[in-house]
Amino acid sequence: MSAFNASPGASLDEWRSKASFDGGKMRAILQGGEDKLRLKDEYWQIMEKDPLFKKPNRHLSMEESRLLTHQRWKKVLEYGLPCDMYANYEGFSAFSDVLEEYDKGLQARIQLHSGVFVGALSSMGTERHKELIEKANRNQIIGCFCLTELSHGSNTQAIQTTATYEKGQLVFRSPHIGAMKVWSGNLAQSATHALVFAQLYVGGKCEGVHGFVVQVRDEKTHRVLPGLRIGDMGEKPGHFNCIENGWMLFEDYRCSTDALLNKGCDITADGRYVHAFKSDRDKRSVSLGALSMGRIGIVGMGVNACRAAATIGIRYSAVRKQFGPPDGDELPILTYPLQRRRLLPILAASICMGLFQDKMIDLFSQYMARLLSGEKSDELVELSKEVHGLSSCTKPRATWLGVAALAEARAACGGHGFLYISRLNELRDTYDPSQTFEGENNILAQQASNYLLSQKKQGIVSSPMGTTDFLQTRPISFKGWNADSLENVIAAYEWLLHYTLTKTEKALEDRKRRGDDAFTARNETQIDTAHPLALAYAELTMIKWAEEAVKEIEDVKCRSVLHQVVRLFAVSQLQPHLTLLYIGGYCTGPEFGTRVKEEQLALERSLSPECVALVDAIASPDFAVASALGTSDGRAYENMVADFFSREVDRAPFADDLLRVIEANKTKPKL
Ligand SMILES: Cc1cc2nc3c(=O)[nH]c(=O)nc-3n(C[C@H](O)[C@H](O)[C@H](O)COP(=O)(O)OP(=O)(O)OC[C@H]3O[C@@H](n4cnc5c(N)ncnc54)[C@H](O)[C@@H]3O)c2cc1C
Repeated sequence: MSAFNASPGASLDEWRSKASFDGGKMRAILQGGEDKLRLKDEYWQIMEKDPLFKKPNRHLSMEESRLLTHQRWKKVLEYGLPCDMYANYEGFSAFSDVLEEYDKGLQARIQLHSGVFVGALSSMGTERHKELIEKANRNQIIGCFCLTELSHGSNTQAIQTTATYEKGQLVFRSPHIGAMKVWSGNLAQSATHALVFAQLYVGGKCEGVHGFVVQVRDEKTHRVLPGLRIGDMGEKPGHFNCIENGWMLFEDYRCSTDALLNKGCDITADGRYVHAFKSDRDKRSVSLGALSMGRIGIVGMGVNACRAAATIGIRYSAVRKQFGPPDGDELPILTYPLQRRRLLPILAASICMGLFQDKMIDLFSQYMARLLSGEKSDELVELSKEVHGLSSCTKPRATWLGVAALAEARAACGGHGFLYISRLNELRDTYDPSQTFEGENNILAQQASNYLLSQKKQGIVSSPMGTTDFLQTRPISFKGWNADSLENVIAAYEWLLHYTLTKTEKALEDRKRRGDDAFTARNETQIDTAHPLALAYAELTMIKWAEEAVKEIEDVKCRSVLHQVVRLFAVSQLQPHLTLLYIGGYCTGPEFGTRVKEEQLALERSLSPECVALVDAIASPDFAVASALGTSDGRAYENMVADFFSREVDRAPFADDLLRVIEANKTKPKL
């Protein structure tokens, strides 16, 4: 047995000893500050002690995973863990992070109710909906969000469900199967109430898409109410299998006009539609801003996907050895530049996007407070547009990076990465739909470029959060490499933003001059310029905000390492834009491209001794990561073997039948 105790892997502690910074200080910085970290650790400990939160080492059936999620949700309520954003914002924010890192399915189960349903009710409803919000906050009702329909997802303004004002009531109808509400999480089995979007008809006139809150199940029997049909959408990969995504049909479902979420609009007692906004555009932009909340949260999914990929990929690569110099020992695969190229940019992305998101959430909370107070200033309208524009490109950027990171980490872990117990494929499946929900990524990116185009057209060169201030700068092409690589990257991005913005604007004008309508012109100008414009806007803002956050760090050693991390994120994000920078004439000759590539290689080399300790600072506890390859003790081999030993096989359950076939084959004549 003693030979079994000798680990074939390298030591994670040896890697840790190479780091130049204090791990505790770094962890507090990267986990949202000491106060938030204290709360997170408190919640982690509660969950870790409870066997219900131990993750099974096998795929669960849909029924099993739903039951487990339901039981875990009940436990969360029993423990009084903070799910009400407005009652305890700090606790809610820390617990949301914990849930997000622990299990996306459980997080979605809770967030769809507490965040999306209650959030939309609070921002779009009024005094009339206060009692319902209080009930929701006490979990006396369970909410879901029904916007998407069978035949309309991205084109939300074209949804077909109707809510018609008839004899003092609202009557909901699904005029055809295309109008069936689909994908609504929590709807199929748990929800008692739904936030429904429908075309409002008053006096025979369509007033456009409005939000409504409707009861869908009886509060005592939990049966579906008359006038509604509800069902399940079936199996899905990853943690979302535990979410009951449902469908719903309205068959003359009647309810009171109180269902209308009437912030800024209403139906009067004598049956007239009224609204108080200066213009339809302003009305839309305020409600759009409120709906940005989900998208900003989803940036966090990209962050967590990158964190999980970096944690599992880097810890395993630090332990796993293959090959070595002719006369020496085998080396940990993390020492190979090719392997570092796969994983260190992911680590840098997780850290920088995390720092960006911390600031975004802070600013968004201030924005929401102003929105909820009923403010209707011009500046708030501008801020709504900026929040919408920025969340519309950072959500795609973060989620694309996150899903790609998990696929890369899986391959970077070789064959063992493919085991269920590595969790990497399950995580990839889990984060996969983040590219689609709360706005499909390609569609959202268009909204970000539209925002920038409209700012430029109106001559607005600065914005409330400062993200469009690059419009004040004069684009200057590359004149020579500065000592600080970040200055080079920022200058290149600012040039690229001007270039892609001007190109898109010109391409649109050219197309319109040649007779294209606005719709066609917009579609035909997406690929080469508008899409990179949106991505560059997201990346530059992430880089700048991450650098600003790092500059404020007091601890010199942590700050110094994180400065390098921001630079690695910056150069690795810029690399895919090199072609456009050369095509557009920002640079000619090899210098710029070569320096960007050299800089990335050098940063990956210098961050190599820091990376295991950096992973410790961002990683969730072992019971939450639950990856045999990614535990903090570096015992990847022992973890795998423990799982293999639990599956020792003597005789197959189908052995009798197998023997019968073998016997029969023995007596079969040769062909
Ligand atoms: C796991 C999961 C959970 C969900 N939860 C909810 C929920 O709780 N409530 C809810 O209401 N919805 C929910 N959704 C639905 C989700 O919001 C929609 O799937 C999403 O908005 C995209 O819509 P769609 O699926 O209809 O895609 P489509 O709009 O049909 O898009 C399909 C493809 O066409 C492309 N495309 C469409 N138009 C254009 C164009 N003009 N230019 C270029 N490309 C275009 C898109 O980019 C995309 O690649 C959920 C979805 C998933 C997967």
